[in-house]
Amino acid sequence: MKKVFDEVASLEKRVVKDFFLSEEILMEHASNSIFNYILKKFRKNKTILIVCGCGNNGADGLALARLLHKNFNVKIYIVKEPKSAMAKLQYKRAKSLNIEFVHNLFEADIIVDCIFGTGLNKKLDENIINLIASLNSFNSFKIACDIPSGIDIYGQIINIAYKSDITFTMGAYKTSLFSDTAKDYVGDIKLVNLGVHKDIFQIDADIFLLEKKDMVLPFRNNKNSHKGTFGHLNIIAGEKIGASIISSKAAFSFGAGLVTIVCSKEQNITEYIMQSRNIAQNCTAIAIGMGLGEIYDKNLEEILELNFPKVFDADIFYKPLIVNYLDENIVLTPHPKEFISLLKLTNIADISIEELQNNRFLYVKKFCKKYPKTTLLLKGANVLIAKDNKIYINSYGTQVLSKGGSGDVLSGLIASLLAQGYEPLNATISASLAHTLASKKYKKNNYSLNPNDLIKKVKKL
Ligand SMILES: NC(=O)C1=CN([C@@H]2O[C@H](COP(=O)(O)OP(=O)(O)OC[C@H]3O[C@@H](n4cnc5c(N)ncnc54)[C@H](OP(=O)(O)O)[C@@H]3O)[C@@H](O)[C@H]2O)[C@@H](O)CC1
Ligand SMILES: [K+]
Repeated sequence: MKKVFDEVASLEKRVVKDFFLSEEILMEHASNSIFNYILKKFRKNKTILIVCGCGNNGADGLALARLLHKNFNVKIYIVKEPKSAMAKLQYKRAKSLNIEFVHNLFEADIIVDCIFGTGLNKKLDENIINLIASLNSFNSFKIACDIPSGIDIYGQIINIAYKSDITFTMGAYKTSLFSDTAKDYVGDIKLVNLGVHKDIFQIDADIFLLEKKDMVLPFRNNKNSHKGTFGHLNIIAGEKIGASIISSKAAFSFGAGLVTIVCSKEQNITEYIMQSRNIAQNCTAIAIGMGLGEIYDKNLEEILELNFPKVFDADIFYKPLIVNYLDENIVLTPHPKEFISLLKLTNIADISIEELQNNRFLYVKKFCKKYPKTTLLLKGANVLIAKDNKIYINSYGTQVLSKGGSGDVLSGLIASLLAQGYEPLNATISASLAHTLASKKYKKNNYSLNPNDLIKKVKKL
């Protein structure tokens, strides 16, 4: 996993102060990384339009123009006259090399957005809104320097933002790039080294970006085993039995030795999934909430009192009773609407979905502060997993998963690993990665994936 920071300016200041680097060295590395990428990826006859603002993001662009000049057909468009010292210096250098400055935007082969970086500090005016809209309308390959212009340090878009194919983030990953809103604007994200190794540039972090290698699949080492070796998951069925069936299939496919659906009357379900009216004696984990609907508090309380690891999903986030059971045994998997109910039940906040979606990291942190031992997975375009005041981002999800039943597969996968003895945070991280990475293997299109397709792909990970 990689470290992620709310802000990077203090890290930049630190390397200048402690390791005697300079702003100019950092900037040279920033522009060089984009230069090398363009040099490798594109033929020399391409036109490149570099759109520069007045701060150091613009200065990065002017330095990039100097590097690209003569290799490519480079034009600079100045949005606002250079204001920062580095922007003035880089401007002077670009002018002295006779690089062409243009006064009209055009559909170049490649556009590099260097209008605003981390210094965006107010609303965009009409001119800049129109300018970004024009850039977005072009069919060019779009690069963003540090962050697509228009996205602020909280990952929010006040008016409009540049839609890039690739974003070069300078020095460290920033949380702003991983808001759900930013997901459709950042494109691929590439981390740029600013002159010292990232382990030196970056200090300790409490937010992390998950990678494929963080997924630990339940491979078996010992041949001398039996079905009981791999746990017995009990899924509490509710009014809508379909959700439990999907979860049970996902759990079985992900390695649980036994899976039972606990239901009040016999159901027509897959033969390898067991059914029972009661929780099994040898139960090792419980999943509850999916398709739950109405349930008597007393029945719910009896289940919550059992001392097994549990996944709480869906309808259970509307039951006030759960607040008394949010301990280290519990994994919560709410979507935003369910999470705002949970925030209200726990007296943390009474907010709208919009407020939550604009500040996902903030509210996950607040929840974590009150319940540090519980594992939380907040669903979204970028999934946030949290425990012990640390947040893990799973950014592999796409619109392919925006279908009924996807969430039931996820809760089944997590519960399966819990049943097999994984610690709750590890179970949640590995299951969430399996869920999203499996969905990426579905290549037919991005609209037709169903839970069975997803489970098939999980089996092939
Ligand atoms: N520090 C380092 O060592 C390194 C930094 N690097 C680079 O520097 C970037 C940060 O540079 P930065 O701090 O100069 O901010 P930046 O984003 O260029 O813009 C600030 C200017 O824009 C203006 N402005 C803001 N909002 C506005 C609006 N809505 N509408 C109109 N104007 C607006 C704002 O106005 P002012 O506040 O002055 O009124 C100010 O003049 C960073 O993202 C990275 O690319 C790399 O080279 C690596 C080394
Ligand atoms: K930018």
